[in-house]
Amino acid sequence: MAGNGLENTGGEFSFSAAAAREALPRITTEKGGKSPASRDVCHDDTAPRVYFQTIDELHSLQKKRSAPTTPLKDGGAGGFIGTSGPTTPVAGETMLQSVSASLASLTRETGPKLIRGDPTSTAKVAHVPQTPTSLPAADVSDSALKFTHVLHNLSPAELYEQAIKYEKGSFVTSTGAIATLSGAKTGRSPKDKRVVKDETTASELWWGKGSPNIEMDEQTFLVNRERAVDYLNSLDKVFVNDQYLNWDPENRIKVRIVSARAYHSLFMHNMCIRPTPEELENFGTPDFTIYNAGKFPCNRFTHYMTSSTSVDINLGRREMVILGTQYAGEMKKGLFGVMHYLMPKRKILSLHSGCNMGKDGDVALFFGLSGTGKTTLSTDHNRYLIGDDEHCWSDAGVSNIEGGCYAKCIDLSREKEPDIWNAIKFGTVLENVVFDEHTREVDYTDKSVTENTRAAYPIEYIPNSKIPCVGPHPKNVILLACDAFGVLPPISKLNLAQTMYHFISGYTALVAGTEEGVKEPRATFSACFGAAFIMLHPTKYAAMLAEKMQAQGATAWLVNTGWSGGSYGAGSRIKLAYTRKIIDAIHSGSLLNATYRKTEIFGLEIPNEVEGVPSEILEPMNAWEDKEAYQDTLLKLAGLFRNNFETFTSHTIGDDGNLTEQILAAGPNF
Ligand SMILES: Nc1ncnc2c1ncn2[C@@H]1O[C@H](COP(=O)(O)OP(=O)(O)O)[C@@H](O)[C@H]1O
Ligand SMILES: C=C(OP(=O)(O)O)C(=O)O
Ligand SMILES: [Ca+2]
Ligand SMILES: [Mn+2]
Repeated sequence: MAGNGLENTGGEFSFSAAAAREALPRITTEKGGKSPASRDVCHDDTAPRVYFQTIDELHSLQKKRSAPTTPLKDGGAGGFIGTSGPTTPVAGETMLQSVSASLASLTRETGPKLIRGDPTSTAKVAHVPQTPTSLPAADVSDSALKFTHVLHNLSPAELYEQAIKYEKGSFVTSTGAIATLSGAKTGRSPKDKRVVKDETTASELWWGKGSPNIEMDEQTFLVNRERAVDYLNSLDKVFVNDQYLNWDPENRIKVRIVSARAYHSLFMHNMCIRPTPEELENFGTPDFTIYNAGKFPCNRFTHYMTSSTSVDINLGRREMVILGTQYAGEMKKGLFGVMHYLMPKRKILSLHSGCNMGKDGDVALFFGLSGTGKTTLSTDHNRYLIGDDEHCWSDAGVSNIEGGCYAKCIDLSREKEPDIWNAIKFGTVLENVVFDEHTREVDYTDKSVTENTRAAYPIEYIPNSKIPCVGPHPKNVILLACDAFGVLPPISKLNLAQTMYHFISGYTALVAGTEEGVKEPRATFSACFGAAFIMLHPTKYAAMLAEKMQAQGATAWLVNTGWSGGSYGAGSRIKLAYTRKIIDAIHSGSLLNATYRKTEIFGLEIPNEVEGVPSEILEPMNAWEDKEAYQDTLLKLAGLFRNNFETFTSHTIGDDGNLTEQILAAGPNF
């Protein structure tokens, strides 16, 4: 041991006394105690240092010891793990026991043996003893004997290091964000989403035609759960995030995310609400747990599986399992689905919307399908951002469900979207972007990996975000549609029945991907502007929205952020600057006082003037050169709306039969 002059003193390496004696005497350039002033005269590096004796000690100085994010509760195994691994925020044994219980599988029964911190750490680490420890001999497998390291609520800096060290494709960009690849899947996989149908959910949830809830049975869920948990347990280390959803303190939900990648852990760190050290210490048992084994496929021979990807929600067990996709948005939107189940039970409406608030406390909601402008338009330099994507509307007002934003980056420009641009800095996860290999400058126009490039950042990265992310009742409800047919007016005012009609329809039409030759816009109807995430029948949410809007006297608007002057190919997308002017006029209240005329077929009220917007574009037909083509396209779209609404005509909305009739009459007339 003494051969190299080093010896192990209980996990710490240091020079032995013998080695020090054999070493050459140090050359000294200073003698005795000199005054600080004289030291300034000729400063040289060989001056004796008092702070460290070894390189290891020097390195140990670089990392200042901080209070652990999770203070030690049980005193037990105590202290930080070794200095060569990340300075893991260490929770007490309670946390490890709780995580061990989360990871319990049939091969282990009691859950894995867990160790805090990174497996590369050289320091001796303590583990939590199992309770109970006596497994029946038949159940003992190698898997039951190994340890798993837990990286619990690491900081962004620690997660950067983990990602860069161990996850291929992780790089720091020129602005300090971390670029990462989500793998083969660069978007959500709604066709692979399954929801467990049990006695309760069979009657409570929306099943069948049009529903996003494709059923799976409890047994199959357990098969997938075991596959995911066994995969996670087979790893040297897992990441565990304990966080919150919903800024309304009375309706906050505790979530735990167990994942295999630092990318997933940092993504959720940014997207969920981050607990304070005190909150983390008292976190206790989570209300809902995600097992993200997305690096590992599901077994296609499993009942109900149609591909190697499976995203499974079990509301009874309060668990979600992810297999075969590493796209991080699955976690965020999976939890959103859970909120769409839990919140209505408490008479709280969950909304797929952005939300912001003016200086006078006027709140606006922005509904819309992906790509219609929720994130872009709710991030408004003149207003406080409450959230960009998921909200709750209770009797007390609105609250954001999340702690971060998830912005599209394709063609992002500093000029048009400065706040989002500036949020892409240290801590931000940049998914699937392309950057210069040397300067690490991101090329936001590059679609080589995917068109769905994304940035996930904590909401406080937007300078005028409102923390806590809550606000009073909404004054304006803005329905966004990106109409690539180019026939919907850029702005129209809706009555309540029209609002419900368009909310239930959930229309947008985007241009199909980047495939060559695809010029025809594709209409999408997604109930409540988020059919992929709702759990109950759309009319349940619609009834709640109608009731709340009536009670609060909110005004609703339909804003087309899509094409004008022709469909995709002939016309052009409405300038973001014009849409912003339209939104400004809604917020300021000036649009309420405008004069309106009614459009044919859709019966929408369009203003004659909006400050800062050329009046010619307000009436869509004016902007089209070929009036006949306009009429044909308008009729075509009206037909698509009518077909889509057929499934809803037999439903009553709320207790008010009157409103239901008005809603049915609020669709296109032709
Ligand atoms: N007139 C417009 N209004 C809103 N967004 C626009 C407009 N023109 C172009 N865009 C672009 O469309 C995209 C809207 O996407 P995003 O705000 O992320 O939608 P969502 O959050 O609803 O999914 C952004 O990339 C934005 O820059
Ligand atoms: C993250 C998503 O939201 P959006 O595209 O609306 O921003 C999504 O739908 O997966
Ligand atoms: Ca969305
Ligand atoms: Mn968005």
